[in-house]
Amino acid sequence: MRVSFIKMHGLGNDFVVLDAREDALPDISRKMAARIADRREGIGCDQLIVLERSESAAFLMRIFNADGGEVEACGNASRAVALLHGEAATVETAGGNISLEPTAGGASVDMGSPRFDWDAIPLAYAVDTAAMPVAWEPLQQPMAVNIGNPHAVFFVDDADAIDLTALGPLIENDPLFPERINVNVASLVGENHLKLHVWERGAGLTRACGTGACATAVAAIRKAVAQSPVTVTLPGGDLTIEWKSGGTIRMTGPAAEAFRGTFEWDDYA
Ligand SMILES: N[C@H](CCC[C@H](N)C(=O)O)C(=O)O
Repeated sequence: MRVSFIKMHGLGNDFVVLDAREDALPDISRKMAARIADRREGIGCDQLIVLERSESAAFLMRIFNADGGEVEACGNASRAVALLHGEAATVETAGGNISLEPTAGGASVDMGSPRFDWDAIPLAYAVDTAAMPVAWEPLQQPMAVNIGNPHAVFFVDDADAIDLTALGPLIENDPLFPERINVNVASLVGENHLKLHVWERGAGLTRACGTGACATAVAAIRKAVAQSPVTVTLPGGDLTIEWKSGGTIRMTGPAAEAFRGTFEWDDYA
């Protein structure tokens, strides 16, 4: 069976998008998602995104990391899907409903409300999620935030100086995080302006992480080192994050379609 896909990205965080809203596809195994995402023998992407019919929203957006794991949220992909869909819509995800609004060259997405309780992150035991008493030197005292998916946010003097390739997998897979975790390392580089590098759960270092930018901006506002709206500069470019305590998070930024293609389903199943 030949299947069409759309290759898209948000600030270089890239996706293979399968639009199964009209014609349903057979279910996708973890192994198949990883094979599609493989940059050497597959099509190659950070996340595989599958759009399906939904009973409770305009459609369902399923998110598979490059390791094949299905997860709850993907900010950059939400903007790419908004661009593809072409009109405002409420979309179901495993992390809750989000609201998409296409803009010129990208989208603005309401990502819902952040959660801070230790068991909502989730963590393996109760700690103060505003400043967790843990360290992976030189990183220490992260804030934990759930944006539909789990994030640890570390603030340092110079985010560029941290060896995230070495530290990322250690933190991602630490037993403190029963569902693993996305690892964010940020520096304040100007008024309400953060620089951010992200080691993504199930995908590793990416050019950008939308939910990571949301988690980091929320953490900076909670720590009163920044005020909304916050500009987050990632290796792939800038996102604008708006949030006030008690409210939902709005993320605005670019998205783009790269190319379209087809593949033989059975080659990856
Ligand atoms: N690696 C993330 C999913 C993708 C998040 C990222 N690509 C984004 O734009 O938010 C996780 O396992 O929760």
